[in-house]
Amino acid sequence: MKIYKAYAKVNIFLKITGKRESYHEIISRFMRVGTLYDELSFAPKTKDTFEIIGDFSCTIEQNTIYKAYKALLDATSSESLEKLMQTYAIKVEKNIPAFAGLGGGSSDAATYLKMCNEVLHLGLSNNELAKIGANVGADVAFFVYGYDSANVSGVGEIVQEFKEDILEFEIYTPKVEISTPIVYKSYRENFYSPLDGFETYELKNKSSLEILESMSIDEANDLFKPAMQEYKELKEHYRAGWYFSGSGSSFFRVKEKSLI
Ligand SMILES: C[C@@](CO)(OP(=O)(O)O)[C@H](O)COP(=O)(O)OP(=O)(O)OC[C@H]1O[C@@H](n2ccc(N)nc2=O)[C@H](O)[C@@H]1O
Ligand SMILES: Nc1ncnc2c1ncn2[C@@H]1O[C@H](COP(=O)(O)OP(=O)(O)O)[C@@H](O)[C@H]1O
Repeated sequence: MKIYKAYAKVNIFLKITGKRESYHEIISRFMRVGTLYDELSFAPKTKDTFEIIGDFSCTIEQNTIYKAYKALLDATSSESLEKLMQTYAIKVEKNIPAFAGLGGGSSDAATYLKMCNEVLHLGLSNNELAKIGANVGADVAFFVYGYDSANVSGVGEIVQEFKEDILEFEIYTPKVEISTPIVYKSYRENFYSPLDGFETYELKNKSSLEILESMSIDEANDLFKPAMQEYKELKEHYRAGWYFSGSGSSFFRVKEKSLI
């Protein structure tokens, strides 16, 4: 069976620009990590219910793949989709660590939507798939479009491709289970200081390499300080010259060879 790759991402920078109800509006450069991906495929079923074969700590109902299935069914009422999932399980070779700020759950959801769109010939555009996936996770839209690098704004639904050289990363994910809502809440209560329009414009136009060479870890990511405040053990894992992805817990830096 065909294998579909669900890539990880890092946030080169992530700045808050305002609030939207219980969410935060952001401007962030997302870069796909070409060397780190989950592998998804359709596989023979071993039981009658919706089945995901893979190493997950969450229940089926909490799994982003199941949520994406529900969202796609809601949007299309497709009988062939129901039939497909009565016939096949989804097999996931999970390589992207969870609770890592690498977008693994969102990437799996986006890849699942694209797989179903392809095999069932649903004819949905990327814009339509991104809308369907928006309630599953804020990062789903980025993964639906499949860009190597993009400026992502709104609460994650606005994705604009950014053409630049792709970087290779070293990633270090400490075993600290970070909750995204807790980090955003701490930001809102203790660090809220939204970026203005001019600064946003400047950041959107700089290459990722320029950004990483000119900003410190806390300048580049507004969620770093709140994450450190809420999860004190992170301090033991921080090393100079590394950056922080999303709400954590992963640190990353550019591999020497992509700088040549
Ligand atoms: C921080 C980022 C940056 O890429 O990613 P991760 O670090 O999780 O990978 C995203 O903004 C996270 O995306 P995701 O993890 O999908 O968030 P969701 O499940 O949709 O939201 C979980 C909760 O986080 C808060 N949230 C999320 C996104 C956002 N722009 N503002 C928020 O305040 C909300 O309280 C929301 O209920
Ligand atoms: N397909 C999935 N892959 C990974 N985690 C998932 C998935 N579906 C649901 N989860 C749950 O989502 C949370 C972590 O999400 P994940 O996307 O891996 O982290 P992050 O948002 O930090 O990148 C955990 O509670 C995990 O159990």
